[in-house]
Amino acid sequence: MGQVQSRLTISPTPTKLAWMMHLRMLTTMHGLCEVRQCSKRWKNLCPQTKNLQKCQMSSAGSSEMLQVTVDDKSGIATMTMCRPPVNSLNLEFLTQINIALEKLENSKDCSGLIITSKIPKIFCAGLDIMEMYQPNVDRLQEFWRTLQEMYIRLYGSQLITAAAINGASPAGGCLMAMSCDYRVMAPGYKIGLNETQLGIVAPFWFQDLIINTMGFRQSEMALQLGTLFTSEEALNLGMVDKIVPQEQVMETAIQEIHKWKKIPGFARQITKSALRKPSIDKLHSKREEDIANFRDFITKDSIQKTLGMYIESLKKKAK
Ligand SMILES: CCCCC/C=C\C/C=C\CC/C=C/CC(=O)SCCNC(=O)CCNC(=O)[C@H](O)C(C)(C)COP(=O)(O)OP(=O)(O)OC[C@H]1O[C@@H](n2cnc3c(N)ncnc32)[C@H](O)[C@@H]1OP(=O)(O)O
Repeated sequence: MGQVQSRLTISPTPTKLAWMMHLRMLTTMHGLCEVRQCSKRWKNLCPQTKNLQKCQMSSAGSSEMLQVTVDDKSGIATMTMCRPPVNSLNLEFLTQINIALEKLENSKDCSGLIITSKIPKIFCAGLDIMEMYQPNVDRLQEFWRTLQEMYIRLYGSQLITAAAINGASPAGGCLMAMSCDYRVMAPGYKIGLNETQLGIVAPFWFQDLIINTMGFRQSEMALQLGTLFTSEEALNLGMVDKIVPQEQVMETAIQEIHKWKKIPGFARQITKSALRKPSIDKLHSKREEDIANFRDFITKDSIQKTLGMYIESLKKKAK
C-alpha cells in the first residue's frame, strides 16, 4: 500500500458536513483506512484478544499501516498501528489516525477504543523525525496541524479510550497514550516526553497533558530532564495505570473498558469533557500561533543541526 502523496489539509474548524465530505474524498482517493464492522460471517477469533471477532481487512483500499476493527458485540474498537520500523508519526499516518478517530466517534455502534501496536517491542516512537529534518515548510505546518488534530480528537473523545502500550513509547507516542482515559503497559519498556534530550521543546499542550496526568512537580522535572521512565517508574508516577505481562495487555485494556462501560455514559462523558475542555480550548485558541512557533523553531539552523546529529546517532545505533 503506497502512502498518500498529495498534500492534505485538515481545516481547523470545519463544518461537520465539510469535514465528512473531506474524509470521504480522502478515503476514496487514497484508500486511507477502513473501519469495518465485524460481520457475523467472520467467525475467526482474534489471536491477541481471544474473544474479539477479527475483522478481515480488505486488500483493496485498505491500509496496512492502521488496522481498525470494531467488535460488534461489545462495541469496542481496536486501532492497531503498523508502520515499520517504529510506528513513527508522519503526516500520512497521522491523517489516517484522524480519519479513523472521526469515523469511530461518529459510529453509534462504537463505545470504546483501544490503541495498540503490531510492531514487536514498539508502541510508537513519536513523531517521524524526518518530517522535521530539512522540511518543506508547507508540509511541516500541515504536519503539525494534523498532530494537533489527533490530540484534540483523542483527548476530547467521547469514547472510552485505552492505550495498550506493548512497547517503547517516547515523546509523541507518550502523548498519544496520555491522551487516552486509561493506560496499561507491559514491563521492560520506556515511556516519557524526552524532547529536551533531542534539543527540542515539548509545546505547551504536551506540557499541559503531562501535568494533567501526573501533577506539576513531577512533570516539570520530567519535562526539563526529558526523562524516559521504565514501565514501573511510570506506574509509580501515575503516567500509566497498570502493568501486566505483555500477553495480557490487550485483554486487560478490554476488561478495563468493560468496567468503564458500566458507568452511565452521559454522566461520564460530561465529566470527561469538563475536565479536559480547558486544555483543548487553550490549544484551539492558540492553534495558528502554535503552528507558527513550531515552524520558526524547527527551521532554525541550530535546531536543524541538532536534529541531523540525532538522526545520525539513531542510524549508528541501528547498525
Ligand atoms: C521557544 C519556542 C518554543 C516553541 C515550541 C514550539 C513547538 C515545539 C517544537 C518542537 C516539538 C517537536 C515535538 C516532537 C515530539 C516527538 O515525538 S520527537 C520524536 C522523539 N522520538 C524519539 O526520540 C525516539 C527515537 N527512537 C528510539 O529511541 C528508538 O528507535 C526506539 C523507538 C526506542 C526503538 O529502538 P530500536 O532499537 O528497536 O530501533 P532503532 O533505534 O534501531 O530504530 C529503527 C529505525 O527506526 C528509525 N527511527 C527511530 N525512531 C524514529 C523516529 N521517531 N522517526 C523516524 N525514524 C525513527 C531509526 O533511525 C532506525 O532507522 P534505520 O537506521 O533506517 O533502520
